Amino acid sequence: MTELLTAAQMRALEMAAIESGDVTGLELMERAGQGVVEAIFEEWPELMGRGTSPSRSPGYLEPDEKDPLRAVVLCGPGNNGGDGFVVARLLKERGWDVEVYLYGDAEKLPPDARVNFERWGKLGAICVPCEDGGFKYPIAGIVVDALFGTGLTRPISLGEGLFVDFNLLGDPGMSGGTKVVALDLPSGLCSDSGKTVGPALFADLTVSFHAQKLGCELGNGPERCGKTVVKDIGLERFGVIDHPHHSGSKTVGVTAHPWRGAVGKKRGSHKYANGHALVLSGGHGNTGAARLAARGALRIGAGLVTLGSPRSAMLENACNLTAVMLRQIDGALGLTELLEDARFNAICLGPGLGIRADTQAMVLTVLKENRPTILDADALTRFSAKPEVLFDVLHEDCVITPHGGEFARLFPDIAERLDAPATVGPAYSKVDATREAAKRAGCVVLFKGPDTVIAGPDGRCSINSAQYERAAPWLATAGAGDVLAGFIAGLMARGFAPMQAAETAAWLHVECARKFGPGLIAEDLAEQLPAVFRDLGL
Ligand SMILES: NC(=O)C1=CN([C@@H]2O[C@H](COP(=O)(O)OP(=O)(O)OC[C@H]3O[C@@H](n4cnc5c(N)ncnc54)[C@H](O)[C@@H]3O)[C@@H](O)[C@H]2O)[C@@H](O)CC1
Ligand SMILES: Nc1ncnc2c1ncn2[C@@H]1O[C@H](COP(=O)(O)OP(=O)(O)O)[C@@H](O)[C@H]1O
Ligand SMILES: [K+]
Repeated sequence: MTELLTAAQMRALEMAAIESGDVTGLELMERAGQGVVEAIFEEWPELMGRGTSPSRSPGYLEPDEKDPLRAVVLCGPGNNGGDGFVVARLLKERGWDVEVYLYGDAEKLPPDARVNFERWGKLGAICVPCEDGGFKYPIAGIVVDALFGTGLTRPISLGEGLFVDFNLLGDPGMSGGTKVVALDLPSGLCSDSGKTVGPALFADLTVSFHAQKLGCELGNGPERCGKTVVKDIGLERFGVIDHPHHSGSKTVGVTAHPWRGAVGKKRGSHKYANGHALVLSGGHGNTGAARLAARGALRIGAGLVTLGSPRSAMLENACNLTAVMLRQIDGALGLTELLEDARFNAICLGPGLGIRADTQAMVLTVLKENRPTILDADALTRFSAKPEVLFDVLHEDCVITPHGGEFARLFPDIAERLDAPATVGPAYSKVDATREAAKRAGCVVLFKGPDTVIAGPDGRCSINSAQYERAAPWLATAGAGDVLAGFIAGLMARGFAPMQAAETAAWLHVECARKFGPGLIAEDLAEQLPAVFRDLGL
């Protein structure tokens, strides 16, 4: 689990470090600038060692052998701008041709930024942006975005020319291969929500200090950040404010190999020791979703999986099942009878279940049992008219897995707040929304998407990111969510706690999609689990 921080948490860390006497703000700023220069050379090693005149131009610049490398550094009015002055100085010291623009009043710079403004002043000039905010768009090796970082509170209004020039940079024909490096965050991106607060810049590389900010993983973050790297600035000792897996934790983590140790089966265990998952099927013609979930539950290691089917769909299900067992269930009454068998220790309902009157009765019957339960799709939609009926009976051993539409049906007020365009920073985020929903529902909520957010009613929260190098756009295919529900059910049958099951399943789900790659359909997902498990060394 890698921690992600909000702007407020980052500021608290910085304050704690400075107050401890370990480090000064100026030192942190210097390390931030050094980290950026390091990251530039790591990302584009061809720039290393160039720049000291006379130098060769990089391949993507005009083929003038005498041109030194060029950087345009755009500095804003706060400490993000201060970091920019450090980068400008360090590149200049390497022989680069550096132009620095200040967007703001030098007299009002905060103290550390002011010191670095003056240090830069000994090496070069400060350029004044054009009247329209543009920076004259020179062909440059690197454009450094040091306008705003975690301090963004409102839309950037530095002139339209700024964004016009950036649009030109986005056009490969015009940019001459210029790369944009954002310091901490691309300017205009909200650190906490990943929403754009008004117009925002696009970066090729975003260098975050100490830890990634939440906004890099949520919402528009990934498309704006390009690639992200994190550079230490000496705050490691102050790094853990609270742990993502502690109850009530305020910190959010990105899951990485979550609970790996628990995924393998214990040697010598028999099938009943691995639990018995029950998945409920829809009626005739609506059975595929539940079978996808059932197969997912079996592949992820539930000892036994039974599909509970209405009479109308028995034949259809029987023709399509082998290792998954089949039982006829006639309505909520039949379900009550089946659940007299206490060995069904995890129940999955919703995929393909339909939204008839009986669906509500089935959900209520299952929830009365207080067994580990995962509700998805129709089991959620059925309660759109009166979500509180569902919230009243959900309990701590439940996981609900809404996609955006289902989330809006159950939590319309929260969804409205989340979907509203951000006008101030930090803005309300998917993390805030999922935490609020989990608290209201009284169970774990897994809010799907490339930035899947998983929150518990106690405030624990993590993001399962299928972005950057973990991008898995092939998961946007019918039935992928049904398989995820089955994965969660299978893990809960094996004894995983709801939060642990949701995080592990979501992580494995993305791994399966990545393993298969383009062309993936939902049927392929569970079939990748053996290879994914092998890669984990299980
Ligand atoms: N917190 C830390 O530990 C460190 C922070 N550093 C840098 O400091 C940055 C945060 O600095 P600041 O808090 O000064 O904030 P920023 O530099 O991000 O923003 C500057 C100030 O501009 C004002 N502002 C906000 N939105 C505006 C807008 N749209 N138009 C005009 N003015 C606006 C705000 O008052 C804000 O404080 C970080 O992103 C990072 O780059 C680094 O120096 C290293 C250490
Ligand atoms: N672009 C994407 N990148 C990564 N994961 C995605 C993307 N789109 C959807 N997913 C994931 O795929 C699954 C789709 O689930 P869902 O919307 O319920 O579909 P269905 O109901 O058809 O099964 C979710 O786990 C979601 O997080
Ligand atoms: K920035």
